[in-house]
Amino acid sequence: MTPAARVQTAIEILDRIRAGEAAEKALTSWARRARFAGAKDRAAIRDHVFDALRQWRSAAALGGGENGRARMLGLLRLQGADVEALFAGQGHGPAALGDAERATGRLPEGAEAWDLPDWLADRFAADLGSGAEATALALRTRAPVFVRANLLKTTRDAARTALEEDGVIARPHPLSETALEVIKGARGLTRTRAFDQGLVEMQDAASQAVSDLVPLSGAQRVLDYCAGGGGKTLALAARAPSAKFEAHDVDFARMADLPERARRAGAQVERVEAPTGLYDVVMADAPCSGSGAWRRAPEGKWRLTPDRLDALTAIQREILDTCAALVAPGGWLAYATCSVLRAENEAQIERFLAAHRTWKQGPSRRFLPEDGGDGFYLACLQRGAA
Ligand SMILES: C[S@@+](CC[C@H](N)C(=O)[O-])C[C@H]1O[C@@H](n2cnc3c(N)ncnc32)[C@H](O)[C@@H]1O
Repeated sequence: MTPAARVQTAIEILDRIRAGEAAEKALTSWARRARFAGAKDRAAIRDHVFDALRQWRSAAALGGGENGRARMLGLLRLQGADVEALFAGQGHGPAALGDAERATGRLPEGAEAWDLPDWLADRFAADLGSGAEATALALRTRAPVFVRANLLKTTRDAARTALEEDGVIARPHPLSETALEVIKGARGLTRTRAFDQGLVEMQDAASQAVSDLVPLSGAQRVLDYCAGGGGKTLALAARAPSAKFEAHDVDFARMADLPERARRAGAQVERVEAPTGLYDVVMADAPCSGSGAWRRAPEGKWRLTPDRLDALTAIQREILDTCAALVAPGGWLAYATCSVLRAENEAQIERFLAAHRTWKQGPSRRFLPEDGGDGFYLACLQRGAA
């Protein structure tokens, strides 16, 4: 496909997304019909679509309209591309630009320039103060690719060398002693020996840093209560090989890949439908708005509503209270979200501590996307000894 044909395809996919279709579904259904498209075409179109979703409002302002064509025009202007060459009416590319389109478009202002809905821009300003703009702007960019060196099997340096043998270049990242940022060859990562043999796992650097802070020393029984695909479970298991790890999720099917991932990583993890007894450490990586990870999943910015956020905070409260009852005296509850919003983070912990007077707050930290990894929040809470 020519660069212009890729742009036209992105325009059509953006129109489907605008009509309500999920981005992944719109991309997959196009890819199924487009047998002629090669891997590079698919990757380039995906990049256009996700860039446009990250910069949805500013692209519309600069392109002078709300539809896919205007947004791609605005996005390409933002990126400094040669729009006359791409919108030239050639082959399968977009129709040639008209004079009105050439004249249209303006610089985005306020919440448009932050690429957030108005209500969320207000929340960012209230919750993040003078840092709000930097966080909003960081969320408009592509996320780096990170892996975690699996200390059960290797060191960070050896993992880096193994990746390099297969053409994947990575460098240490300061957020965690296990984090490697992939700077070349990311698309081939899962075909490397390092991945196949479990020397590395895909995991965001801040997610690794969160796992590093969970107090595990002396822990015998550890429960990951919201395990999902098991990213946190495996990172914790690599730090405490002698502890017994159990993984739970309200949706058991979400843990479908966990046994295979654990086998590759050389970790022992048991999946449990219903946690029983008391644990030394309970990790609650709660469902959240995902606002810290909107570089990876930018649709979330536009789909989140105040009502949905309220529903999420209610679920988080319930999870915190359920998990508290599973922690042994003197043990820890590690509450995490990949959100930067106060309602899901600090406000939850303030409420919890007010309601659970014998608990104390231990290691806690907020990570922001401008630190390099996703935005995350962690609060470790210790139950009073019996
Ligand atoms: C942020 S994701 C977990 C990501 C995972 N820990 C990782 O690091 O890969 C949150 C998970 O919580 C699960 N969940 C949602 N509500 C829950 C509940 N009430 N109890 C337990 N798990 C829940 C979801 O199914 C989802 O898999």
